Amino acid sequence: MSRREAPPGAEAPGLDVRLAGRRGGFALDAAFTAPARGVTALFGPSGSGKTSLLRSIAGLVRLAGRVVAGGEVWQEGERFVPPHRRAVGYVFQEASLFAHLTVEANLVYGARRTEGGVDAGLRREVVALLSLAPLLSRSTADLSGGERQRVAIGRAILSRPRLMLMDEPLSGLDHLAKNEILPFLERLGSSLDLPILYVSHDLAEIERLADRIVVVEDGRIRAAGGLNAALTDVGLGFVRDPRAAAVLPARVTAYAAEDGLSELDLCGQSLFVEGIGAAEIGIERRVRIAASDVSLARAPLGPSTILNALRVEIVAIEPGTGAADLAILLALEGAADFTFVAKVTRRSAGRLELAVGDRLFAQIKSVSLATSPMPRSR
Ligand SMILES: Nc1ncnc2c1ncn2[C@@H]1O[C@H](COP(=O)(O)OP(=O)(O)OP(=O)(O)O)[C@@H](O)[C@H]1O
Repeated sequence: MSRREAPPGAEAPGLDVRLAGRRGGFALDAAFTAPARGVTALFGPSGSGKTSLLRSIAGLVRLAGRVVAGGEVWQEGERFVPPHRRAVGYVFQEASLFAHLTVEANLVYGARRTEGGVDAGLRREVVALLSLAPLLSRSTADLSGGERQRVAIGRAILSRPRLMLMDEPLSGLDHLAKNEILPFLERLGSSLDLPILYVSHDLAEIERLADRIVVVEDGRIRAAGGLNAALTDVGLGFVRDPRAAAVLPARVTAYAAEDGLSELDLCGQSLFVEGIGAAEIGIERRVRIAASDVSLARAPLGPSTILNALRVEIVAIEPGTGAADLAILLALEGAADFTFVAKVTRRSAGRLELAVGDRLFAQIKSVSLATSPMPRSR
């Protein structure tokens, strides 16, 4: 398989897709790129073509176009590398493990068939990354749903793919199992040196895992780019969702052991958050700010239990979810790219006579802020 060199000064995308064709009555016409590492979410309504797109990238469905992954041309013009020759780690909704083999044998199954066999160092890393050591000698028959998915993900990584395709890997799991496996998926995004395409219906999952998003609608790409730019793009409509949120990068600058609060630098302003230890000082994390947890004030905080008051400017005022609320799009003072949303009632907005361009204080309770590790594609 041919390797392509990136032009000088430009980092080649980890995945370059341009595919078009029909599946029965359904037309797909999609072009997007994903960076060489990090999680790119494919998001869209049921039936919009996300799975068809993944299957076409893997070569399981043949559409016309071009697919280049990790520098290898898998499809272009007449060239079509068959699916078994594409180094894809594919993780499905349901982990299909071999029932007659142990976890260990399942893990190395795919790797045995690759050139060079099982990479012992990578095997150790995967076992540590996914905390699989206690499971290795177990039969797969009595694993929980979350454990099965961890084994399936480990097996996919051990096959040394150039690309991971994950098709709603959490959708078959209950709430508890989802929460158990999400931290492992967060680590994947920051540990693996390959693009991960992650299909999900669940925006909350995407907010924790992805740093880029491709919005699929009716077989076409509606938008593609950075996660927060999409979440706060008023044209895409996420800001009107009742659970609207923004995800911004912030660096941990201090940790107070006496009360367990960490201080983060959010583009020059301080944010206090719980749940991050001293070990993370100096490290960048992503902070999720839910629109319903943000209130607005004209003046700096007086005596209040709220610790965070960010200086912001109103960028747009949009209709909210219902008749009584508005979505106020805000940018951090001096940082037009650092946008987030406040959901307020029309009554409050009227009382404060809010207007685009106003400079205000956005108040956010520390206990409502959640942070997660930063993927490495930035
Ligand atoms: N083999 C096929 N023949 C004909 N139509 C197909 C075929 N496979 C998929 N489709 C149609 O293509 C459309 C997109 O399906 P696809 O499974 O890719 O959507 P999706 O976005 O992944 O949906 P979901 O989120 O529900 O899994 C659907 O209308 C589906 O019925």
